Amino acid sequence: MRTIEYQAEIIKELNQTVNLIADEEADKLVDRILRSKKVFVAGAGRSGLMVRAFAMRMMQMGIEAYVVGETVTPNLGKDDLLIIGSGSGETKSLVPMAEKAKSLSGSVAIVTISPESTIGKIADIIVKLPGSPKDQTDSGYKTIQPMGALFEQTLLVFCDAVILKMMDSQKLDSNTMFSRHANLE
Ligand SMILES: O=P(O)(O)OC[C@H]1O[C@](O)(CO)[C@@H](O)[C@@H]1O
Repeated sequence: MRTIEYQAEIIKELNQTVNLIADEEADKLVDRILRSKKVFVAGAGRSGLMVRAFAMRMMQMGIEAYVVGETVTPNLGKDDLLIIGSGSGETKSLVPMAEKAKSLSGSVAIVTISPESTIGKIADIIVKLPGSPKDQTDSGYKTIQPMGALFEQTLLVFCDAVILKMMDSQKLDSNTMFSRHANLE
């Protein structure tokens, strides 16, 4: 297959995910983000890269958003939200993080393929995305892509959709957000 045919196949796979995401779950996440004082994101590997991109856009909206583990990331408190992006919901470094956020009376949201996972059971808000986890052995979901790639792409597109929804409700546009874009780069 040619490279662009693979690209077309990826877009087809992504297109099929759209109708498999529950709008009510997305709305709960939007509502909780907008009611939170601080919003933290966490994820491992490529899943982590996607939620980092989400944190950047939230910051540009004026939301106090942080990436867990960064040098200047502050403490999580009771009015705060931790959003975890994890296909499996079982990634070892993320489970104690979710437990700690709960023990500090914060809220936990997970965007995942596996609501019944360990982190899914801890979370207050679950958004289930379709896709195949990084270990595809027992996955019923068909994708030509390796490991969690389809989930990771869906996560990025879903997060961008959440941003658009929040921009709409906060009456923000690209120009107002651009004023918060990094200018020391
Ligand atoms: O999304 P999960 O299940 O937490 O897994 C994250 C891991 O999967 C990968 O994204 C690979 O598919 C890795 O980069 C990372 O280590």
